[in-house]
Amino acid sequence: MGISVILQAKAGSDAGYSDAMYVEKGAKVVPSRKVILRTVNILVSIRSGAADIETTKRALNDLKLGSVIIGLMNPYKPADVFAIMVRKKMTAFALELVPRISRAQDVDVLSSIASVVGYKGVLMAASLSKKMFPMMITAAGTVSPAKVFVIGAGVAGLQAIAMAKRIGASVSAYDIRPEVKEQVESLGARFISFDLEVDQVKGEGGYARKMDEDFYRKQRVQMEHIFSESDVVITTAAVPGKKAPILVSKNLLAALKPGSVVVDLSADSGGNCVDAVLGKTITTKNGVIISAPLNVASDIATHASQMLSKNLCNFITHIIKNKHLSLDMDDEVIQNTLIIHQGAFRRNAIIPKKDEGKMLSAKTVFLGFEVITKVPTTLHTPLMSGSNAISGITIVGALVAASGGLGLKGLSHPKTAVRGNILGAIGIAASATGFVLNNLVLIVAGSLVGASGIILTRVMCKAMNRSLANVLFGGVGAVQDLVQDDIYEGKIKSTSAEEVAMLLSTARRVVIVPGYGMAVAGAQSAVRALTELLEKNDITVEFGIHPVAGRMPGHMNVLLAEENISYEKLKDLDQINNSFHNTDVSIVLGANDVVNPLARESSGTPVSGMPILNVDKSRTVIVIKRSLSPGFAGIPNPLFAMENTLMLFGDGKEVIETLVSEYKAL
Ligand SMILES: NC(=O)C1=CN([C@@H]2O[C@H](COP(=O)(O)OP(=O)(O)OC[C@H]3O[C@@H](n4cnc5c(N)ncnc54)[C@H](OP(=O)(O)O)[C@@H]3O)[C@@H](O)[C@H]2O)C=CC1
Ligand SMILES: NC(=O)c1ccc[n+]([C@@H]2O[C@H](COP(=O)([O-])OP(=O)(O)OC[C@H]3O[C@@H](n4cnc5c(N)ncnc54)[C@H](O)[C@@H]3O)[C@@H](O)[C@H]2O)c1
Repeated sequence: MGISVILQAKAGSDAGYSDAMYVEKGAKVVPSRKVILRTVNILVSIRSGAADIETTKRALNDLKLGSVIIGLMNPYKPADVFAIMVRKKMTAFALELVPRISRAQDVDVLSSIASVVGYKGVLMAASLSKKMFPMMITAAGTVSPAKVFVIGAGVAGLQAIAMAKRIGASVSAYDIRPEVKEQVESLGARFISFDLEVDQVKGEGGYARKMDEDFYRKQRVQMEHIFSESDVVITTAAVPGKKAPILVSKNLLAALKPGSVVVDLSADSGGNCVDAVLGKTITTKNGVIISAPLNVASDIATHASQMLSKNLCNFITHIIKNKHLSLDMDDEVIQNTLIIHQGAFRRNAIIPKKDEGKMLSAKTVFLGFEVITKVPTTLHTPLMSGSNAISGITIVGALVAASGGLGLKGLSHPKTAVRGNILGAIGIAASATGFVLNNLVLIVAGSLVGASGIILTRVMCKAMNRSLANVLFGGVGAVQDLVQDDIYEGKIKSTSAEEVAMLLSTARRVVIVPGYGMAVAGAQSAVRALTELLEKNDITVEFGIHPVAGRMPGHMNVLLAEENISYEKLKDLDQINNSFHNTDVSIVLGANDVVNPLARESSGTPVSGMPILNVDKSRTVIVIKRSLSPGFAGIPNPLFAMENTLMLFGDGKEVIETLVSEYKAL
């Protein structure tokens, strides 16, 4: 990118990255923080919240006029210190405001942090617990598995569920958002439902909304039973911009057995447990151990830094073109995160309503921010691997344009951007005509000859126990707004397990691309059986794992690892994308957004610009899913209508099991 990187000496040492490692990658290491601040054009930081106000003010004063600042800004907490940013005509991006859309996941630092926190929270709980997590039948008696209850199943909660399951616990979970039930179950845990009115729980951006005290009281009452059974409670419940709700009351603590453990992973936003002492581990009179760790990600500093630095690099790539800051004001990511632009406060930043007027009139519109003081280890220096001389950006470091200064370009005329405009032009086929169910595909040495079939009739809908509308639209709101289009019409070719088995028997290389649907179906053990069968017949099998497949980072990895599918077979985007043209059959199992060519070929959709697994380059693509419903992004997928694609409709697990039988029967 032609950017030079400066970082403070020893910035990465606590995270396992020495100064020499940065120098080797082409960065400049400077001992004096002041010198760095006075030199740089862009300052990349990480955390706010626990800001040391005076040091922050000093640091901001040291920065040049018009500097750009990128990091977690705590935009929900205005503070007078930030008036300095306005006065100095700075530009600030708050990364907690990254929209939760598929294409923005590569800059989503909250997801990265939550993943690390969920993982580590379970290890903390296990080490505090007086019980072992897995079941053991031993000569000294049977040790029952620890019962872990996770409250809040967003990214951190899902990761905690996966981790607790991995070390053998019996796991239940609860979340206020009803759609999370499927996600929890996709990890093999039990979802606990309560009798609560949940119509209003979902706020903007997929986040939970703040509920009134009466709602929380009802929640607490209904949780008593599950608490009395639990050995470990892990809480991750949060509402953006608000103090975390108190969900673990004194009554609930009293319901826990002595020796039980509560790990409150919402401590950074005030805590979910009434008696938690933030940053400490205590034991109650009842003998319940409560831990409320702060900045948990810093305990896993090496990997946390690696993930965060990748997010930051991606963000920088997004905003700098030809060494200049170049902002696409139509881009939802920029619209959301840009809270101060050349000293002007932008109204789209989330700030408490009560402070808005005050801040605007006083021109001290500001958002919590911590510069490089007291940098927690998480924020320390990431060192990116990769081929570029400088492929990593130190979080404590900063960037300087190589050619002496970054101009500010493309900022002046923000247009109104409406996310999803393009969707209006896409649509999906709303009529059943052309939806071909059975085809008479002839499969000859991996290539398709002809495709015709019968039109989808009510028979199919009946068989699936779903209405036609439900089959086509899958109940995902966004798609229902789309106008009818010709993406699918007359182009969908359906196949059968028998045909796919024949196709596989002629293949030499097969790539399996799992997605959220594999997890929902619990198809992973069937996938292992299929893999073994194919390999026994000298067919090479690899897995293409997209970084955002599923509903939490690493979702596919967890499930495939449970089945002992070797890590060597799991390939990321970079490792596998060049090999699809040499692939006879790609099996897309319950994946949708991560293989959607609209990501490459369109703009304005939630996936546009997101790298995908290029399965469409394979000789034949088999897509296994239950219907033509969209995935998380809510948009149609032209892959399903491509010439080399065959749809194998059905539940992922059942379909793969049938495929195994058909293959054996050949
Ligand atoms: N990884 C992460 O950290 C997070 C990811 N996300 C988002 O989730 C998406 C993940 O992409 P991807 O993994 O492709 O998943 P998608 O959500 O795009 O698609 C999943 C597909 O699975 C199918 N499916 C569901 N149940 C079954 C079943 N029982 N058997 C067979 N198929 C089934 C569905 O179709 P049908 O109903 O027709 O069967 C659906 O189209 C991305 O948009 C990502 O941004 C969101 C939050 C976090
Ligand atoms: N597409 C994407 O790219 C992407 C990436 C990451 C997250 N997301 C979505 O963002 C949303 C927020 O996820 P998050 O992990 O950042 O959430 P979060 O950290 O804000 O909250 C954690 C969880 O606490 C839950 N919660 C809040 N109040 C609760 C209560 N009273 N009782 C029980 N649970 C309660 C929330 O529903 C949430 O699941 C989710 O919809 C998630 O799927 C999308």
